[in-house]
Amino acid sequence: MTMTASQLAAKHEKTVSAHACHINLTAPELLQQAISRGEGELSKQGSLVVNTGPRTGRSPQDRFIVCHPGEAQQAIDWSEVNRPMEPLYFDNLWLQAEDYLQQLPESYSGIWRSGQHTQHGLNIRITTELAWHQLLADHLLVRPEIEQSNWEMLCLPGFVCDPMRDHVHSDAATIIDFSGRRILLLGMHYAAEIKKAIFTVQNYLLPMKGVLPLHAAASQDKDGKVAMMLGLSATGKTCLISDDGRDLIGDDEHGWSDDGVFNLENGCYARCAFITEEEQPVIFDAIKQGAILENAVLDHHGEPDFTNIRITENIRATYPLSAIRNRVKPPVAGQPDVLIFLSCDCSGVLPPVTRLNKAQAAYYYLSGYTATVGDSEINHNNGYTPTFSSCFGAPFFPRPAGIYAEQLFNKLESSETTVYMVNTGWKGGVPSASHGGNPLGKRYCLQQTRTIITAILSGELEQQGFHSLDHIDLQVPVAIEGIDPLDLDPANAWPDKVSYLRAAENLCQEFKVNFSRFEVAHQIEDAGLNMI
Ligand SMILES: Nc1ncnc2c1ncn2[C@@H]1O[C@H](COP(=O)(O)OP(=O)(O)OP(=O)(O)O)[C@@H](O)[C@H]1O
Ligand SMILES: O=C([O-])CC(=O)C(=O)O
Ligand SMILES: [Mn+2]
Repeated sequence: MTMTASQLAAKHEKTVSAHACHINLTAPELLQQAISRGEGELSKQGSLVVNTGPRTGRSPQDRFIVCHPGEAQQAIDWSEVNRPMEPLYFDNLWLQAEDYLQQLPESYSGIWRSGQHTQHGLNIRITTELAWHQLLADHLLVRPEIEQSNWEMLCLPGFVCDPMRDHVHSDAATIIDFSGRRILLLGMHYAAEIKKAIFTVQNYLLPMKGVLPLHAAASQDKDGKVAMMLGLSATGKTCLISDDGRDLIGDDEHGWSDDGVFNLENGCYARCAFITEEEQPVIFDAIKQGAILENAVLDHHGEPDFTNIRITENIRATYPLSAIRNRVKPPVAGQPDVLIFLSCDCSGVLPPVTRLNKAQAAYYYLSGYTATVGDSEINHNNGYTPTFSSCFGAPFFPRPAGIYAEQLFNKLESSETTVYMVNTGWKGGVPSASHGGNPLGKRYCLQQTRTIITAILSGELEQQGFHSLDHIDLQVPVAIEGIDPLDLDPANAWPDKVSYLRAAENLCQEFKVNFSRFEVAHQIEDAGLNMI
């Protein structure tokens, strides 16, 4: 049986003598510790299977940013996902957390680096209650040559917050103090909280160094051409970038500097519900000895059963980049040639692929239209909820979205980068009858999306050329080999054009309402989604 942090703490309560902090253990040592402490169990292939308790996705509503009076006030886009916390409350919690840590029999600590760029890295000391969280840091981050850090993270999943006492919203909280350079994770087992908290810090710091951080995957072809895919959770970054014909740079977080693209991490964090070797061989092969499997269920042979979503559909595998055969070493590359925005459209309105000019790119990036899918955030059901998540990652971008969009626009202005938007969501209607009485549609199948991506990356699309649709002002390719030309116009997939046009009008209206909160140049506003 695998145990959560509080069960482990209860087990050790009577035996506490002195606290031992294990520093800089190797990955095999951490794996061994996790097993011997009962934090998880080994699958037949030697992956560590752990259970994250009731939180099997991120908890954006429990995320706070310390608000120092007078400081950084305008720098933060205070919102539902960037909630202010008073410094006094944070200091109190930090002290309590340190006390809690000292009461534990053991903890794990190491210095890790986010950012595979010589000048834009961030060194952070991460101290964890659980050995597997430290192992996760080992998979996802770099061991720096110089063991110095000016950031600190305490990750204590067994600590139970008291909303009255601690001025938080529940029994758990993620709190980031940009000025004090500290991150506190309390009551959180689900590991994306660790990686996304560090990403948030980089997203705060990098724009001030002229580096645009992107919630994106990246890869390079054999000629050195670089592609990036931007998208909110579960829109397809990890599975579409994992392609044996290209060299992987990274699957989730990158910086775009004047020198080019660099990974902020050193490993991948892949969804694996329903994954098969035939459909996703690269990810499947990477889940081997030492990988961490969150909330997977083992069958009676000890093999992970990825069809078993008894715990959650958000089953995750964490593995280092070194588990991937074809990759760029180190994960750094030149300027991106192509950006692909992945939008999981559950209105069935957007074409499978469209080419965006620079102003449109800024518009769609700011809008971040897609769906919240599955349960990568708690309190979401397993369904699909349309959402506008600016920068394709609103919960991780603490500054006002315009800061990032302006940088993107400037980078596009001064580069040859081409931008496309690919719909990895629905065609011909909506995912379920509950979506406003529209007909039921079908999700674009992975194979079809892969064919489109391949055509973009090979340059086929540019050669074929584009034409305008006659209903919404987007440009679609004239032809793509392997795709029925009728499929390139989304209206054709609907039972009748009238219901398509009604859905399209609704979507245009939703874009307008959402966009009214941004103040941008007319050129960008005018590039929005409109009926013709
Ligand atoms: N047409 C499609 N394109 C992409 N993914 C699809 C498609 N149809 C179904 N899927 C499924 O959607 C999921 C996409 O998940 P993936 O892990 O690639 O997303 P992600 O963008 O990397 O998310 P996260 O940021 O949470 O890691 C996969 O489970 C994939 O099988
Ligand atoms: O945060 C998560 O749960 C996983 C992830 O990578 C994302 O959502 O973008
Ligand atoms: Mn991913």
